[in-house]
Amino acid sequence: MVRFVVEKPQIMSASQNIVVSETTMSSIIPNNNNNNNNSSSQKLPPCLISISKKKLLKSIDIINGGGQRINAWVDSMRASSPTHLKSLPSSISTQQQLNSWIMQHPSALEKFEQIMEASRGKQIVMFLDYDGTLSPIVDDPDKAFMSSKMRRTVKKLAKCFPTAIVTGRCIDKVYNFVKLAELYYAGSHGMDIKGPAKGFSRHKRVKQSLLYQPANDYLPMIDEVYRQLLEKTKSTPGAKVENHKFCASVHFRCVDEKKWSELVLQVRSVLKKFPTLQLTQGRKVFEIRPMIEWDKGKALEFLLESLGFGNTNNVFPVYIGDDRTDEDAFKMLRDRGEGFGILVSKFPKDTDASYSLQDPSEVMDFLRRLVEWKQMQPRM
Ligand SMILES: O=P(O)(O)OC[C@H]1O[C@H](O[C@H]2O[C@H](CO)[C@@H](O)[C@H](O)[C@H]2O)[C@H](O)[C@@H](O)[C@@H]1O
Repeated sequence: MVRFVVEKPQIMSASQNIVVSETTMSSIIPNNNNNNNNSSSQKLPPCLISISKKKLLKSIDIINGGGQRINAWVDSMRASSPTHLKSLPSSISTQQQLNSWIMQHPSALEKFEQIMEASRGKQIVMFLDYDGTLSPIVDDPDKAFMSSKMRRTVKKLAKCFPTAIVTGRCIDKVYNFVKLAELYYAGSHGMDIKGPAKGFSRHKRVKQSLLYQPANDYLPMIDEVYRQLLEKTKSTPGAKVENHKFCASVHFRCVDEKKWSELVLQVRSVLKKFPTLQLTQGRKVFEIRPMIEWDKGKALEFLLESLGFGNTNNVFPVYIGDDRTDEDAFKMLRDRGEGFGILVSKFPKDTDASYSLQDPSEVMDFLRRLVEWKQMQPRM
């Protein structure tokens, strides 16, 4: 996953922090030991270096102005949701390379039997991303509806296997689209985890009213950054800011490419004031979230533990997702050596997923086959 930590200038090594002598400046670049300090009167711990205001301003100029860095951002924005093979960097645009990528990440539909064989004797647990996985990508995030057929399929799936939606959206928004009370939900990139609604849980091992919110302290900060981002980007036509409770998004899918660098500057100028937030990039969207050790991979692990599969090797988790933030979950599965990830993409992408599906309609076919397969299994 491409991860930009905007407030740390590249000229520094990752382990260094800058402490400056003005409060306003120290809020721009974090001192992780004490983010709100007025450091002029403080003795610096040995791991910190001090820097003159002049030097600091130069660093900030590099972050802000450096045309090259802005160009790198714009390139990365362009690559964040390719629509044609030819829009990919030339190094991966040839048919030959596409073929070789498919060899490495074969279609989960074509390899269905092989996958089922690997799951033999284990409990399958399903993890599904929402946008681009259960619903097609559309220009307006408020209109990313999932089809009734897909909803029926997911409903049947949840009767067969414990099933969770893992999404960058907040739970309320994704629930308005999915409308299935029997599912587990991990919203805000996994920072808001809820079990099935009361009376809908099929899994006796999970304690009732499962709820986990590791970024609770950030609620007021997210509200504030959302408000400032809304205000700052309102001059950029097409920009859309969303509040997802524990994180926020700034969409640029409908922003004219000529305005992208302007949008980058606007977003960064707001984020400089929030050193404990980080910026990652999804499909034509900037995602702003707390800088905590938590992501979709951690959420997957937490849910497996809550389901009673923490210390067992008889579980077979399957995670289906299309975006960069889903890579944390793919990697988690690789590291655990359990189950596998399926990347939803028509284009070759660097991924830790083992298999691929082209689009949400293929995802639906795969889920249907899983349901049919389960219904054919002898009852234990
Ligand atoms: O983790 P996800 O469920 O994939 O959520 C990630 C982002 O999804 C939404 O944006 C994406 O879908 C939109 C509707 O199709 C599309 O317009 C946008 O370009 C995509 O990035 C959601 O609106 C974002 O807030 C999430 O961060």
